[in-house]
Amino acid sequence: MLFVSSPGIGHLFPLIQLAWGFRTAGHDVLIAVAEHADRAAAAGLEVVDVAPDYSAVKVFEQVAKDNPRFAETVATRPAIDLEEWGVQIAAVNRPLVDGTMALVDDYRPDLVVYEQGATVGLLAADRAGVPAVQRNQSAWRTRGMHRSIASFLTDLMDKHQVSLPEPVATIESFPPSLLLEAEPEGWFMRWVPYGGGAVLGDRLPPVPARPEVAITMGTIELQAFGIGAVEPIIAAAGEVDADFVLALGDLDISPLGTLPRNVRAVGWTPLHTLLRTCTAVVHHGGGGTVMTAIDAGIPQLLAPDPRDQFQHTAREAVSRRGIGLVSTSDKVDADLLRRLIGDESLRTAAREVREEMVALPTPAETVRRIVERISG
Ligand SMILES: Cc1cn([C@H]2C[C@H](O)[C@@H](COP(=O)(O)OP(=O)(O)O)O2)c(=O)[nH]c1=O
Repeated sequence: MLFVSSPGIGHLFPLIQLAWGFRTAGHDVLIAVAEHADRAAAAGLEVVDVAPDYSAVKVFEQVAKDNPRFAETVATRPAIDLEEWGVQIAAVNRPLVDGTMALVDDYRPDLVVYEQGATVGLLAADRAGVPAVQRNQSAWRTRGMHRSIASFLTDLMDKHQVSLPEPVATIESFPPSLLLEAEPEGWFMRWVPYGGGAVLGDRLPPVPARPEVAITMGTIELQAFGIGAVEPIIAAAGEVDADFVLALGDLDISPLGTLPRNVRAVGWTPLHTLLRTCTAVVHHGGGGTVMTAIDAGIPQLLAPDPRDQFQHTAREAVSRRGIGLVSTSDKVDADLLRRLIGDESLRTAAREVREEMVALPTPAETVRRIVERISG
């Protein structure tokens, strides 16, 4: 089984439980990714780095430089229709194509599982002549996205003699009520959080004496837009009668200077571990973080950098289902944070969606279903 991910931790992690689902069912599993190969290996899986030296931030910068019209128009609007973003997502996929095709020829998979943004996974399935299964991200609808991306990759598709197949199944990330009026693209699956392993100390972290709120901005937001986006959130936190835990992963937080007394910083921590003792979470809107907050049954405030258009669909879902608040990082103030902590209706709705989500088929059940589909 070949798992193909775009180079992003937020893209890779939603594949890990499925990959282990196949492993524990006795299948061979190989991950194709770039930039974050070590993260996939740390999940106990075998990995091939299909594009050494890849840098997502550099790819985004190059796209903006080469396509000023795109940068000034499409890239300034909410990314609702991903077809429009073909030029950027194709640029993310392009460096992966040669390495992934070579890997397919060496490995000869029976199935390719790819995450929604990795069109290269569809090309891999075509090259191998095997079925493909798509893992969706956030609430995004695929529509003509892969066709749009493929239209920027025709040279590579000719070179490797591949065309664009359709997946035999798609697995949603968000539960039904968070898709609002949108049609599901395939099967629903319970979100089982994965954030890496961690040593928690010599005993379980104590339950905090007063409300603790996590502030986390995913794994690419601040890297792409700059750490400044989190500054207004930290300043607002300093005025609130609660404790805050700043979880920015491996990012160097020294540019933030001294933090308010009620804000403590932690390095990379599996998010579900952190949220277990949190009252609420403030974050950028990434699909994995939305779902991990739902798994914790706590309210969330989605406050991305105002330039980040990719979190629009998650913001719509969270606010319309009533499980959280939405803003942008520059507009977060103490009152908004107090509402996030104190509004019981958000907490009730968050628990309802948690109930809905945990009742969905597990990754293990989903793997069985996939195997049935491709064998039948
Ligand atoms: C920063 C950080 C992220 N994470 C996880 C939470 C999510 O599953 C994932 C981030 O994915 P996601 O929320 O989809 O956002 P993005 O793609 O913008 O990074 O990383 C941790 O487990 N610990 C951390 O310290």
